[in-house]
Amino acid sequence: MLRVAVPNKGSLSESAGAVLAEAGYRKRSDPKDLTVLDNANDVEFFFLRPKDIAIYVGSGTLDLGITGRDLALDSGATVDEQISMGFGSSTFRYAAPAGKGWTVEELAGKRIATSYPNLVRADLGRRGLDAEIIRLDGAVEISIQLGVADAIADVVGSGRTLRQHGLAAFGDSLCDSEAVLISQGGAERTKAAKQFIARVQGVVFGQQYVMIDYDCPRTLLEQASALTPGLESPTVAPMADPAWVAVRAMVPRKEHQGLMDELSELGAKAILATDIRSCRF
Ligand SMILES: Nc1ncnc2c1ncn2[C@@H]1O[C@H](COP(=O)(O)OP(=O)(O)OP(=O)(O)O)[C@@H](O)[C@H]1O
Ligand SMILES: O=P(O)(O)OC[C@H]1O[C@H](OP(=O)(O)OP(=O)(O)O)[C@H](O)[C@@H]1O
Ligand SMILES: [Mg+2]
Repeated sequence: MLRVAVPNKGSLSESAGAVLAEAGYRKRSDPKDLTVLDNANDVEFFFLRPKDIAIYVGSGTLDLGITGRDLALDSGATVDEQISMGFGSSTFRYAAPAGKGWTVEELAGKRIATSYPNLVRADLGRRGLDAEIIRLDGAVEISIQLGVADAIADVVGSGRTLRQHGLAAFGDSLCDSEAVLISQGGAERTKAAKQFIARVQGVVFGQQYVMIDYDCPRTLLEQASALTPGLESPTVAPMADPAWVAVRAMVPRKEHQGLMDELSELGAKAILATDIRSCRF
């Protein structure tokens, strides 16, 4: 039976659960459950703290896991990323009271509060800087005003928490993160793992695209196809009226409204966009 780790709470938990449910796996009936046995799919799910997941997967105790790239990096576990899951996007930044124009070099000899001590230590090491790391479990942004740190290193999503506490990020991102499906580093993928990865990939990929259908005058087919090339090439089917063809192609979700405008301007009719719930390639 395949053993898979899923975040039990925090920012990644809900989206991870939604992707797995869409991929056909059994849902948790109670948010406090720590395991779910999905006999129909021969998978056992373990609901763990996202911070611990890379440790279990890296040691081979569990076969696969969903966690954040930043957390996996900080854990020091050796894991391979199988899929970028398209949610939980964040950067990991140094920050300090706004208005002073800090540089990373000025962190030397200072106190830096963080929940990701290994990620910060590695970055300081690469830069040849020595600083005191204050390890906190969360709510790191408050630590400067409470007097325990001079600067912080933390996850930035929208940037709202930094602004609320009068802080400004400085220096490059230490890690551009998102939710990832990981396996043990260098481990051979079993048939069961490959199937699980394909199902999850199918849902994640489906979410990033929409299917566009439209009716197109034959004379405009070349121009229309250039707008909607699809993955291989668009599907073109004859219509009862020989002057027209029906065209179908996958397009990136982010671009689909603009493409629909362009197709309409070109002369296409009955332009439809539909969600793709899952796919295989
Ligand atoms: N505001 C955010 N926007 C985007 N991603 C975020 C945000 N906060 C956290 N993350 C990402 O979510 C992952 C796990 O963080 P999360 O905060 O859920 O864990 P945690 O701090 O251990 O749990 P909790 O906050 O419940 O104590 C990390 O990969 C992080 O980059
Ligand atoms: O840039 P923003 O969109 O404001 O998000 C960033 C905040 O979100 C996370 O905190 P979380 O809610 O996980 O609380 P925690 O600090 O207790 O982990 C992260 O640690 C930041 O504090
Ligand atoms: Mg958190």
